[in-house]
Amino acid sequence: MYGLVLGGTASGVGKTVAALAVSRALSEAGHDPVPAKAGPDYIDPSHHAAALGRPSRTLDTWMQGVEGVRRNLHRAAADVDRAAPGDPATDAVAVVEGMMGLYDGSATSTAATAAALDVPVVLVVDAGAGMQSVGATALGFREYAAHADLPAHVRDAVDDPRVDVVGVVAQKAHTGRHADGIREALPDDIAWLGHVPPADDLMVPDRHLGLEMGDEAPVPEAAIAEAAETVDGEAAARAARPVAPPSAAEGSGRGGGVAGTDTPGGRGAAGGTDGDRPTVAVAADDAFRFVYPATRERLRELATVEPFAPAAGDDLPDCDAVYLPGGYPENHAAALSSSPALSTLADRAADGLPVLGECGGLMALSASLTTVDGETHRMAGILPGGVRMHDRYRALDHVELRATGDGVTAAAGERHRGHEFHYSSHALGEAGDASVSPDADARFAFDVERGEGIDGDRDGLVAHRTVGTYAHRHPASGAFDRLVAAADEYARGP
Ligand SMILES: NC(=O)CC[C@H](N)C(=O)O
Repeated sequence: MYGLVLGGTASGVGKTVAALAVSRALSEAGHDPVPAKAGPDYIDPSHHAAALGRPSRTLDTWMQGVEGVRRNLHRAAADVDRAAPGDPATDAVAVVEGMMGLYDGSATSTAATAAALDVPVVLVVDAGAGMQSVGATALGFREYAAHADLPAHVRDAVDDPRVDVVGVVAQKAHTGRHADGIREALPDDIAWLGHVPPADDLMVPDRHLGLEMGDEAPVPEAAIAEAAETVDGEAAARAARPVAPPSAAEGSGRGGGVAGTDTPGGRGAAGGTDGDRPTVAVAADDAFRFVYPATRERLRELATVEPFAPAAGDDLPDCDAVYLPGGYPENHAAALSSSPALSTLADRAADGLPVLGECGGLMALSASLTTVDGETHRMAGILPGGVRMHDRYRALDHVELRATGDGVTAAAGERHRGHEFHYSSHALGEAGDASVSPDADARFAFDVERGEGIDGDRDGLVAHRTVGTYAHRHPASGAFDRLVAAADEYARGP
């Protein structure tokens, strides 16, 4: 597989739209684009998936390691038809959208992702108010590579880590004199991949936490096609380089069992025939949306996955464990409050059903949710405490947790990595929570080594076999293997 990274000069320069336009231009030129996103984000990949009709891989070197991101991306080879793997004319081309500006980030960065994959960077520049200076910007970003401090986990794992800025996409440049002027002023060795003219249809609406999701507010098909008309798919294919293979060298990925996933070695959590596999119910609706493709894959490898839509009124299906991902429960608080799924879940949880809720999922498992307009809604009430929405971020960063041994998704002493991003806060003794006073001794599954967690020091409230974290853990942590192992144990009974 070939690949390139689209790195921004900053956040908000239009990388998502550039990624869609470059991918479309590659398709038009007869290539097979594979979408991916650097960093821990769930939202931008949902736009890639909506536009390209295939999952967009989340590549975070800090959460997955260099080997993990390589494996994850190479696994995507199974999603595409390739006429001749290894031939630059016909092989798939990964288009990896960066996060923030190219060099920004403390745990990892877009530059680190490019170095980990050994692919070049195409700079996305907001050219709305510039011309020759776009070339100067690209040159500056290229020169800075020599000064960039790549994270140690990348430097240690990559032989010759390099960040190569090889080309430019000019965002918000008008067709004609403006775009031509930018192209003519570029230094010879910075390739012109084209420009995206400003267009209202390309403005994806946003709300707290980022853009609206790709399946709620997809970029209109016609707008993507139009944006791609001024992007050169052949130039993009020429800029791409082969993606560094995972050292476990098992090629196209699927069918290799655990070695083919982007997760660590499995523990045979739920071996045996299909009939033996436990069932994991996964909430999937407008309230619960934040799931990595790698998590879906891992769960499907180990268990039977049963999706359900609590905010749409579904009851909890028959299952041996439940996963409530993050999302926007605050936008569906009334529906969730009267959802049969939450009351069934409360009964089953008390009976020992293993349940994992992450962020939005934690909110739904708590006693109450108070929205920004001050309305309090009852939630499942499995975990103590209530959640309150605010009008700005309460946490936004990578997290590292050390397991206390309580809760079913980690063994004592294990370190799990993930990220957190939310506007809500959780407090014991919040509205509707009669059971626990602020100083009651609640149980926690994790001490927080990096990040905020639930109270700054701890994450993962525990009751029965239910765990609720603010952290979203990547499956590379092993969290989902553990959840399935707990499901297996539950299915077998006492
Ligand atoms: N990451 C999430 O699941 C976010 C949950 C919720 N929307 C909040 O902002 O707090």
